[in-house]
Amino acid sequence: MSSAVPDITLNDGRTIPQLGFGVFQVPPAETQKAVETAIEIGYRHIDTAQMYGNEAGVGAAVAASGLNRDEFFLTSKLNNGFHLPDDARRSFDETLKALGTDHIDLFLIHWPLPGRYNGDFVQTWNTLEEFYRDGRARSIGVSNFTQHHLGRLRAETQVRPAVNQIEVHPYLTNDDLRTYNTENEIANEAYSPIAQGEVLGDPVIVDIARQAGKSPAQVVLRWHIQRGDIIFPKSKTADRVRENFEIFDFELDGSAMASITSLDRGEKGRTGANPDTMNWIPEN
Ligand SMILES: NC(=O)C1=CN([C@@H]2O[C@H](COP(=O)(O)OP(=O)(O)OC[C@H]3O[C@@H](n4cnc5c(N)ncnc54)[C@H](OP(=O)(O)O)[C@@H]3O)[C@@H](O)[C@H]2O)C=CC1
Ligand SMILES: O=C(O)C(=O)[C@@H](O)[C@H](O)C(=O)CO
Repeated sequence: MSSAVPDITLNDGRTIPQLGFGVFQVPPAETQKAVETAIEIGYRHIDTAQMYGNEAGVGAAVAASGLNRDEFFLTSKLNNGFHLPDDARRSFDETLKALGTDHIDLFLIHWPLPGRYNGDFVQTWNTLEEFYRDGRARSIGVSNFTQHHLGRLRAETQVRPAVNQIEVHPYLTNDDLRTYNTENEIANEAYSPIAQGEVLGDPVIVDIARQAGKSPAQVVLRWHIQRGDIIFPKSKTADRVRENFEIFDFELDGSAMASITSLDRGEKGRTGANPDTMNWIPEN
């Protein structure tokens, strides 16, 4: 694991680099090069998903690095059409094959399905528990789960989710759900950490960045780090990938942290779907 990036210890005793590299919306043909660039810069934690269609590019970059597999922390996510047990088992095998590995460090349920879809997410979680118990998934977790989904897992299943990967950024601080996760010893993974670029022009963030001598993206990513969340910003632009990695040589004071947190817009700030109100499932 990279020495520059702090590790977070999960509730199952495993550790995860607090900063990683995300590949949502990186075309499959561009993924190997993008991940190779990230690895050369120092990233060792890669966040992908069956939905992204680019797991093979991630695997190829890891293989091409010449580094030991255990240097890396690889995450993928079960796609929405594979929630039934046999579908989940088959797609999990395909994920390991695409990544070129006999185990994955973290495997998530990508979205809880609305009731009208096949498969109840508790049954799907039971299948992920199989992957955890046989060691092919070192840690398992969820994504886009809210309090009532997590309450059912807590009441009806054995293995606690190690993480809940949710949308978090200055326009959607998601602090109620983050607090619920923390109180239940579930680590917060903050996706779309810079709201896909939407927050970078905010005058408050621009001013803090100017005072700090850093970029708006670095300030926002540092805000996440100091809140204790795990992040994996995505960029196809090499200079930005490096910029996003260089966030451990400065600190935001309490006033700057509070000013950024106060930018929260609640639901109006969300860039993705709201798991509690969606009546559709994001497809590939
Ligand atoms: N579980 C889930 O449902 C979800 C998970 N995720 C995960 O979270 C990761 C990150 O979130 P994502 O939604 O990709 O968006 P991010 O918040 O990481 O923003 C990515 C966008 O910001 C731009 N960008 C990146 N760095 C900079 C920078 N330093 N300065 C200016 N612009 C920059 C990128 O442009 P460019 O690439 O052109 O450089 C890209 O358009 C995903 O890749 C995925 O792994 C994301 C969404 C949902
Ligand atoms: O939620 C959305 O609207 C999105 O497009 C993304 O969150 C996508 O569905 C996804 O889950 C990426 O991981």
